[in-house]
Amino acid sequence: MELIVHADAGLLAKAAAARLITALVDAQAQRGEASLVLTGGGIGIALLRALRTSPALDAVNWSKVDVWWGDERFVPADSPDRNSHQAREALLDHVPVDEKRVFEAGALAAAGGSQHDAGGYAEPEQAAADYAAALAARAPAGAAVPAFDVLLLGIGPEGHVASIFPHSPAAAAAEPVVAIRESPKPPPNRISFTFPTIQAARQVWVIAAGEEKADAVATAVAGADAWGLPAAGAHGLERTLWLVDRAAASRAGQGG
Ligand SMILES: O=C(O)[C@H](O)[C@@H](O)[C@H](O)[C@H](O)COP(=O)(O)O
Repeated sequence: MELIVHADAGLLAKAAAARLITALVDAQAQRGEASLVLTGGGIGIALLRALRTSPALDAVNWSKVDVWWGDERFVPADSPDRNSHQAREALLDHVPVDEKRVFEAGALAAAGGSQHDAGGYAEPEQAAADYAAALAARAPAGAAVPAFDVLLLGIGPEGHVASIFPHSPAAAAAEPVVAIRESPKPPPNRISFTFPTIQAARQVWVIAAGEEKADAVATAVAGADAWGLPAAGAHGLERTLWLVDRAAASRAGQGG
């Protein structure tokens, strides 16, 4: 685990964007393609916006990047609350991604159901099962999920990552993707990767800005139990980075 502290949220977003470009370029140099898992949340979307204006943006072959989401809000496809909607607006609509490689989790079918809802789901459990099937279809032989190159995670003030909330069944789940109901953070219904899926990534980067994240950051980097503090279970096969601003880092190293 490496803790990397930037002066403020703006610089954090820019530095993480630069780092992400390098990681994707490296992955494509080695394997010809890359896979990236996005997060929602303020700083996660700020990172994508910073990426979009980065001078080295075109160093990445965007048509050879698989894009996934570590969690998604189970709301209608056109809802601005969807993490994927926000990511498209911030970045994906502005780079030449291959839509066949952009894997959104299923959306809630709009009330009444109509021809506009093609592909919408009535229940988050169905959307979660289909997302798991999409992961399996892109996984190497014998694995349930791909070996993502970089998996990004935001963190909540109480230590949630993706939509794995403290002391919730998702924190102990063995299946790759779960449906969340009654999430403490709105909206209540969500779809989330679980720890086995997160931990299959080569690199996991937790990104956090703001003083309200300082306790969770301090406790997680000191090594906590992931059941009570899901962020402590965020680690990658090769590298785990905590990319934070000074405010979020302000209590780290003070005994958690
Ligand atoms: O769907 C979501 O709400 C996010 O994916 C969530 O996990 C987020 O990343 C954290 O809650 C941090 O969010 P902020 O950066 O907005 O505090």
